[in-house]
Amino acid sequence: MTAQTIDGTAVARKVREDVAKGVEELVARGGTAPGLATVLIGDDPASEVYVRNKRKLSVAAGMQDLHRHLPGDVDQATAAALIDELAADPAVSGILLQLPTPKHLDSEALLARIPAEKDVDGLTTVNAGLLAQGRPGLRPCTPSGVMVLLDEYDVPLKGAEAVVVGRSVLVGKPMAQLLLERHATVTICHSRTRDLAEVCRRADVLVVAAGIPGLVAADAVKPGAVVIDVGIHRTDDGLRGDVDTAAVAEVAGKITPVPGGVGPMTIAMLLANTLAAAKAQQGLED
Ligand SMILES: Nc1nc(=O)c2c([nH]1)NC[C@@H]1CN(c3ccc(C(=O)N[C@@H](CCC(=O)O)C(=O)O)cc3)C=[N+]21
Repeated sequence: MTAQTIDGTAVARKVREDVAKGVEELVARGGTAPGLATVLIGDDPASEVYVRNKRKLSVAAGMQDLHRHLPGDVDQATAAALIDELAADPAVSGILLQLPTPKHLDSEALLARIPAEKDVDGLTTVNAGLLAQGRPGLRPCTPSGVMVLLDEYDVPLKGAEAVVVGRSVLVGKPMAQLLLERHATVTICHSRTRDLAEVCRRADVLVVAAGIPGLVAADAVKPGAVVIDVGIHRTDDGLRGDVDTAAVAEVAGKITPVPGGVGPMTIAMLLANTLAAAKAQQGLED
């Protein structure tokens, strides 16, 4: 028996089509097309690829591309001044500071300058706090995308055992909070968890966001479980995730591939957040 593949590419396309319709509606109602300011500092090749995709897909959804690029040796004050300029610019609906930033910069201090209502990555303390309290706000793109995939594939969450491997601010922590909001019983584990495979085997829904290639093997998966692989690693034989996909697919009920799983959803949810931010700023929420 082999698991059903969760097609993130197809679901992301559908989300982007809905966003494009939403942009058209916003403009038809007298609003302004959302503007997305991606901020790239330096020239890391992987970051350049991601940012190029975000820009291309935002334009395809009818948004304004307000991309800014700073040299890798820029000082903190200059980077901060750019964020402040974007924060004050009414054409900018959303600001995305591509991470990681060069080591000499304090990325947390830069993120802190992004107004919560333009924080389309959901990474500011205000938006993290709103999520922690279960209140509405802009939510991190990758975990939101995972929730859309789970819903799209009718994965029951109420009362289900969910295990999240990883506790990052970007994915693990908000993922656990989103699953809790949907009444799953959530366990968070990580690289220091004693007998990780044993904890993972409890999961009806297993979300792996540890950043360790091939961390989750077949012995960590309950037969029929839904396995979501958030990891993405460039290896000599192409992209792979945190899950040993071929082996786990023999045990799981449903599984996301890498590539073509969670990755495309991250960008789709960024566009959804940018539209929501623009509507809120323009007072044109539905
Ligand atoms: N402020 C910030 N926000 C982010 O959301 C953010 C970031 N910084 N820094 C880097 C990570 C990584 N990330 C991905 C986005 C799309 C794919 C994606 O589309 N992946 C494709 C493959 C694309 C490829 O070929 O690399 C897929 O999995 O099918 C992957 C990873 C967003 N990140």
